[in-house]
Amino acid sequence: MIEATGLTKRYGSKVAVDHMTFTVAPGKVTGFLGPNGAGKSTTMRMIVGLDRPTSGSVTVNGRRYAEHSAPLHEVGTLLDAKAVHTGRSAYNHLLAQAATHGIGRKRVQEVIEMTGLDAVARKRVGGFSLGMGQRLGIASALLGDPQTLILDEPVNGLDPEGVLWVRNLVQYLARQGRTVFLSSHLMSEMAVTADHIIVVGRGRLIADAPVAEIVARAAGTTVRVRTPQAGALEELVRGPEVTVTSAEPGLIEITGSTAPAIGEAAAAAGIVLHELTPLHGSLEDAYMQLTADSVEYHSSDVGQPAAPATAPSPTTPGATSSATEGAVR
Ligand SMILES: Nc1ncnc2c1ncn2[C@@H]1O[C@H](COP(=O)(O)OP(=O)(O)OP(=O)(O)O)[C@@H](O)[C@H]1O
Repeated sequence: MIEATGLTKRYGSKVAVDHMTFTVAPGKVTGFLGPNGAGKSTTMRMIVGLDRPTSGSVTVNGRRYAEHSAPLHEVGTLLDAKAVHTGRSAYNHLLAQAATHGIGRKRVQEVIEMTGLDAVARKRVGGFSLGMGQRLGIASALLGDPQTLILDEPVNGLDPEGVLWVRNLVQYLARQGRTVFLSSHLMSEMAVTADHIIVVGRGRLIADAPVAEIVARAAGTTVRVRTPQAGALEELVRGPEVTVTSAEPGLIEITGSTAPAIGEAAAAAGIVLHELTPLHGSLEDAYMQLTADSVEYHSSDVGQPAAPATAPSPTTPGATSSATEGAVR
């Protein structure tokens, strides 16, 4: 369980995380979403004591990270897959970590097998591909068999088989009653992996709800109806709260009503329906709506005329953090 209360981090005048209060509960996969620069990594770093909150607090399994005597058994983290000693083999990297907690070679071998690294475990980490590095980061996170897992972009660089493996793994860990908190920019993947979503923008909490609720809330209620009596049905259902659009003859989309209400009204009026389908939005649609006002780094549309000199260019922020990676700031 992760509990943040009024969690705030300022870097000079920049408020990276702004009074965030949330709970990441056990037994679920909780996705952490937000535009570039929204404060996700900073939040995760504060959870494990790599950044010091300016104010507020965050605990893992009831205590601040630094108060755990054997933190690897409490929290497994993947924050930066590249933060490894490149001259060491994967096996030795894990063995060195294991030694800090009296974890034996057997467990090291187990996590190597779990993460599919057997064939490369004795090779230098410096020669690893991005995906292999991610697998090693996940192996480190699992080493202490922790109750809580925090994974920052775990599927970054993984091939489709690897993405599916991470999905199955995190869902399996959550089903065992563990707390799983992961960030990703891949909405389609998050939609099928997470049970619960926390969305942040410009350091603030925007949404904290089950995935289905977030999608339903944003999608509203639109129902697609195919009928040879479209005009009559439109007359029947139209009202102050109900709008009707038509994409083609005999096909209408009704927003602001429900499929049962439309079906019953049609039946009562003797209107024949050939299709009555509630339309569900995607997590991506919901996310775009939620974060529309929070996107700090806008890209120009492909195919648009050149942007004026004052327009922001597609920018990848965040390069600031690497130099001090690993230090408490
Ligand atoms: N060490 C630092 N010094 C100054 N500003 C920082 C530092 N670390 C992060 N920031 C700023 O804090 C804000 C939040 O950054 P953070 O890396 O937490 O965002 P993020 O949501 O993880 O973004 P991304 O999706 O791009 O990884 C950004 O504006 C970032 O530039």
